[in-house]
Amino acid sequence: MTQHYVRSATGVLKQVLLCPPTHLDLNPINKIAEDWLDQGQAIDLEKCAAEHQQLISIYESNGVKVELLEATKALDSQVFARDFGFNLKEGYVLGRFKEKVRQEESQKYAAKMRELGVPVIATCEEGVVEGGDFWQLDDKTLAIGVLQRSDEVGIENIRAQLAPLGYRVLSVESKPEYLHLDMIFNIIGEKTAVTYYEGLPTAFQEYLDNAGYDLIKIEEAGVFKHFCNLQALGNKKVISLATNIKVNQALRDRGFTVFELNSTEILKTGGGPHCMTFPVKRT
Ligand SMILES: NC(=[NH2+])NCCC[C@H](N)C(=O)O
Repeated sequence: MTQHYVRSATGVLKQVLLCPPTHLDLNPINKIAEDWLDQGQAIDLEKCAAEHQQLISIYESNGVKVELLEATKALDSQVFARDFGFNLKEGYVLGRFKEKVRQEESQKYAAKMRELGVPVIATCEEGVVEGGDFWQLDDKTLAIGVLQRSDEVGIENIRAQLAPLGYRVLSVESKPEYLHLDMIFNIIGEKTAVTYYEGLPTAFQEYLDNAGYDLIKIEEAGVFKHFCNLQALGNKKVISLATNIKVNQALRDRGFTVFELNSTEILKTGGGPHCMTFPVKRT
């Protein structure tokens, strides 16, 4: 039987790769972290560790196997496991980080993926592509955001490598200050997404409307509070921030079970639960 890794954005999540926030630090490489640094903030690593532990507990209590990458000292954004690439049913795509401070993460995560036995099916060799920009829209349609971290050269490079497998890759352009596509758009269930709709380009808005998506819309200020940065567990279960009150209610109204993560400290560095999670297996 052929082994399948991640078949869709919304199937049942079975296994994830995370990295503890042991060496997390504020680094002015995104707007959120810059704003906190401007206010003279520092990071409380004990709080970060507790928040990450809660994330692990939510996964484990939902039957999701958690794999941990050991944190490397010089890598202050490594907790955001999402960003080194993305996983498909055939294996994973190794992206290419834009920021120099994150580039060494690639080899650490690639080594862990080898250990987990997940094959690499494409590697970004020119331009840049980060996993936070990636979404699988359907069996053969993928989207990659062009905001601050991925560019058209990188997307074209990946597009050419995935075409033989039958995938088409859409580019979704938005403002660099939103950082990654997963900060303004997040698929949380079958044809259901949370989004800052006005931040999406018209062509992608039309794509979602024509495909019949039920969209839970947030305001622009919510982007920087990680209100779009949820993590779907499958079966109408989702991890969201405890502070994401309106979205959580909208989800419950639609029959979703919401697991609330009490995170505020890790968020200061610019990422939420979706950014912290690399799906290894999803049915
Ligand atoms: N998928 C995401 N949105 N990741 C957020 C990454 C945040 C990280 N500090 C960076 O700027 O690179």
